[in-house]
Amino acid sequence: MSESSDAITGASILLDQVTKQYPGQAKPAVGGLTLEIPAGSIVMFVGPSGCGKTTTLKMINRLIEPSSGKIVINGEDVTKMDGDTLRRRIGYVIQAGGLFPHMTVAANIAIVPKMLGWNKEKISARVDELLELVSLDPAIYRDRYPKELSGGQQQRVGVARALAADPPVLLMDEPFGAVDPITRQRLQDELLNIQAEVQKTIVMVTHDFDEAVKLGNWIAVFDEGAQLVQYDSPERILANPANEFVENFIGSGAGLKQLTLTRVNEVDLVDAITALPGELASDVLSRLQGSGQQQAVVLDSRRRPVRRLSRRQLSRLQIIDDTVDDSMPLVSDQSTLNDALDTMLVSSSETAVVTGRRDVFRGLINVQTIMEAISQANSAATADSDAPVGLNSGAIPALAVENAIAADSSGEANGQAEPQSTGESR
Ligand SMILES: Nc1ncnc2c1ncn2[C@@H]1O[C@H](COP(=O)(O)OP(=O)(O)OP(=O)(O)O)[C@@H](O)[C@H]1O
Repeated sequence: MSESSDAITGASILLDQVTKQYPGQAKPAVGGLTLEIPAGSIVMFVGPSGCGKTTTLKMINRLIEPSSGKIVINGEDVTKMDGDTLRRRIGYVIQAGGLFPHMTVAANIAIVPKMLGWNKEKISARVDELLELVSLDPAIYRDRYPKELSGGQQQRVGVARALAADPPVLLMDEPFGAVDPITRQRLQDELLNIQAEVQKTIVMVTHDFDEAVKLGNWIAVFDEGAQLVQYDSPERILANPANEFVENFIGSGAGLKQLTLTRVNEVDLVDAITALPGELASDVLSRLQGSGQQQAVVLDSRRRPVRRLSRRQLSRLQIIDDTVDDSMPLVSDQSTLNDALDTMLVSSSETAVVTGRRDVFRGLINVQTIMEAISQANSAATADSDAPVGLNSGAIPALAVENAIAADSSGEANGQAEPQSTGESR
């Protein structure tokens, strides 16, 4: 077993030709869907309202029973397993956390461990550990009631509760739908940090395509009847939408959405002429003229950028002073290209100054670099031939089942594997 597979505690999931026909409905809500969800990955379900996302999600933990087809988790067919036993092995998070209002935070988190018969000490230690994991101080929050928490805090407790018994699978139904955009962004970042630690298999329903791009290793785009229109990486869906339906769903600015996928430290920065306070402005100006650049970056004694000086400004100065310009466009090398572009737009500047650890100057990023990153992402995504196969063909379920079982029995986690998918629309 490789080192990376040791870290993955998530389980692979396979929906094998799954259908849900609600009584009295003319068409199935989910029609013949085959979907492989690799262990340790985050898979996002998106699609128009009523297309069957929630029905599909709830069939994984059998809150909704499939009319036909199989659910296979880590190679084990769980379609006929006792539903309550199954659900104790699968964490479930809904909008606003779904906490019991008359129970404290600790009691809410302890529900499944209690059902599993853990002793008090183990439960109490686990509650504290989970509160730390979701960035809530146990001393402050364990004895509070849900109404004494903000929406974002309730949602964090909901995630802690779902993770309580360390389930290999986490199902999340629009978990961040009820919070404001800033809290939402913070919760998304936290989920990514938590996932880096716990490496569960996470399946999430969302209405927000940007959320799908940000969080998903894979995105499943559904149409009515849970017909799978495209199942691929965010990069490839953005670069290569399968058809007009997906294009419309992505909405305008697919190129801009790609910018959330890349961080400033992943692109080539432009070197800059730097200057220190006390230097002769004429010396800096001659270096700048030789470089073909427009501005020099003034650093402080710890090499942190403090201002920029144009040729004209330099020509009026004798000595570089230590004036600080608070409005200089600054980005961290951890920022996304989207953040960098925002910073440039807000300051009406075609370049931003990039800092690394301890705010030390790293270089410049300009609009040109960002545009090149978009076209590189496009060609990289297009050139990659390992795309998931079999959209809506219904032709490969046997292969997908074999792969899922083979991967589990050999002990290999397939977090890096391409998901395979087919969906039949009725
Ligand atoms: N209990 C039920 N009985 C009958 N029909 C149902 C039931 N639950 C859902 N449906 C129907 O099945 C279809 C799929 O519903 P589902 O909730 O899975 O869609 P969804 O994609 O999650 O929608 P949304 O994005 O609006 O939450 C819809 O047409 C819905 O009306």
